[in-house]
Amino acid sequence: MRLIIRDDAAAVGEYIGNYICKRINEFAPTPEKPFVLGLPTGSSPIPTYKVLIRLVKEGKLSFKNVVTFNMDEYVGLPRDHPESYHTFMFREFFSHIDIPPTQVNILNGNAQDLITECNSYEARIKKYGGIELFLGGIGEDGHIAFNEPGSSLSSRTRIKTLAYDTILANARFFNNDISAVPRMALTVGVGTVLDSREVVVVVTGQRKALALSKAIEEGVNHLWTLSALQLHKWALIVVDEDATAELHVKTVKYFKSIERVQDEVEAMHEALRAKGIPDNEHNIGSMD
Ligand SMILES: N[C@@H]1[C@@H](O)[C@H](O)[C@@H](COP(=O)(O)O)O[C@@H]1O
Repeated sequence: MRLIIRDDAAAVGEYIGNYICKRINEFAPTPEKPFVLGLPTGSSPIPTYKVLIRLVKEGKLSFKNVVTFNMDEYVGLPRDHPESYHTFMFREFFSHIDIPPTQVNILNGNAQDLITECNSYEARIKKYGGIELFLGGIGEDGHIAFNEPGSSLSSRTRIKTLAYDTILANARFFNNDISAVPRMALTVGVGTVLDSREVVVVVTGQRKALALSKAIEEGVNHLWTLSALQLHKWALIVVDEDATAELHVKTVKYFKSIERVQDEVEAMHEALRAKGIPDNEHNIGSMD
C-alpha cells in the first residue's frame, strides 16, 4: 500500500485527477477494450472530479472509451432526487465530460427486485473483465462504499443497512433532517473493491483521521473496512495533512520517504510497460 500526503483537499484532487488521467491514457482504451473505472460519491472526490473535467476540457483526457461503475446508491430515493447518487454523479461529473451515458453504470435503488439488481451489477462488472481502477472514499467510521463496520471483508454487491453514525453524517445533505436520510443502500462489497486491479482512495479532513490510522496502522479488521486494502496488491491512499492527525509521526515520515523514490520506480515501470511487459512481470520490486 502507498500513502501519499498532500497539503490540502485541492492538492489531493490534483494528484488523483492527474494520476487517473495518466492511467487511462497509458491504457489507451478502445471501444473493444474500454477502461473500466469504479467511482464514488461524497464531498471528498469533488476536487478530483473538477481536475478530471478540466483535463477533458483541455483535450488531455477523454472518457469516450471509459466505462464506469459507481460504488453505491440509496434504496428508495427517487432517481431524480437532488441527493440521489445518480443526480450527484451527473451534476458533479458526467454531464461535464464526454462519456456516453450508456457507459455509466449506477445501482438502481428503486429496482423491483434489489437482490437481482445487485447480482446483475456484479455480472456486468465481470462481463467487462473486472474493474481496472476503483476510486473510493471513506466514511468517518472507515467504511468504503457503504460497507459499514462488521461487513464481511469478502462481501459482494448487496443491500446494506446504514449505521446510525452514517445516517447522522449524511443528514447534512438532507437539510439536517435525520428522518429524511434513507436507512438502506445498495453497495459494492469489500470483495468487489478488492477484485479491482488497482484501488485509489481519497481521505481528507480531520474527521477521517481516526479511520485512516485504524486502517493503515492496525491490522485488517471488519470494524474498519478500509483496512481490507492491506490485502490488495496495488492500493494507493491519498490524504491531506488534516487526515494524518491520528497517525504516528514515524508513519508519516515513512510514507513521505517512500514517496521520494516513488517517481524513480514509476519511471522504471513505465519503461517496462512501454515494452509491452505487464505489471505483474516487472522484476523491479512491487509498487505497493
Ligand atoms: N457511501 C458514501 C461513501 O462512499 C463516501 O465515501 C462517504 C464519504 O463522504 P464524504 O466524502 O462527503 O465525507 O459518504 C457516503 O457514506
